[in-house]
Amino acid sequence: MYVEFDVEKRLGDFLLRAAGRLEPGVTCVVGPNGSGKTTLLKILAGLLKPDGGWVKYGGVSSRVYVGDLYVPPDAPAGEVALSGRSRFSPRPVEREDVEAARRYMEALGVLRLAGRRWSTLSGGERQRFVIAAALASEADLLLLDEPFSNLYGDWRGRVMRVLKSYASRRIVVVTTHHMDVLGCCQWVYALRDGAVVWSGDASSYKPSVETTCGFEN
Ligand SMILES: Nc1ncnc2c1ncn2[C@@H]1O[C@H](COP(=O)(O)OP(=O)(O)OP(=O)(O)O)[C@@H](O)[C@H]1O
Repeated sequence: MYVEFDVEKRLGDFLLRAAGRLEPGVTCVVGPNGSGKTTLLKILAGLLKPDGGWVKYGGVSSRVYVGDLYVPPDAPAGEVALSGRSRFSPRPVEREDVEAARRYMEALGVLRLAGRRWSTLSGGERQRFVIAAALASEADLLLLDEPFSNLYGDWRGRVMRVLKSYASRRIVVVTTHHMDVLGCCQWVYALRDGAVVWSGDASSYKPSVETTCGFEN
């Protein structure tokens, strides 16, 4: 399974030009605000059409992009995780859907909160439900836009380990401003002003490049 791309997209004054190859495992896309991370993920998800170039999906039969997710305040949190099955593939809910949602809620430590109303959860708890929904889709290509923005301390590492396990047979791409996350991913694409300024194995990603790519602690 792989994704190859060589794309160009203009949005107003901004121009994205990016090429690369994704394989099973977790790839982090890093870069300062406005460098083109979301634009690239949406192109790979098929939500945004490039002006030029191509994306080739080898053996990828399902693609899911998860960014901001609106949830009605009264919705039970467990339904949000379950929506990862129905939202991306509309059909009646079956037992295996419920089991998948439960499995990922458990892995992310939020199963005990499944009966709570959305409005009563903390930002980090909501974010873990949204990630559980994304994982429950079991998409071959999972594109997560800033999944760590509300997660602190150990939780970023714990969520990364769950993503890594999911990605043993699937392709996961995450955008992040958190440098500590890179220790758990396999590949890095660093963007700046719409261009890929570095790509390769995460273990050889140099701190001198990191400090210029908008990281937070
Ligand atoms: N529809 C649009 N029209 C004009 N410019 C746009 C449009 N959509 C995005 N842009 C611009 O494209 C650039 C890249 O945006 P993008 O959301 O991909 O960046 P990003 O790296 O994900 O940023 P952030 O870290 O802030 O989320 C930004 O300068 C943004 O203002």
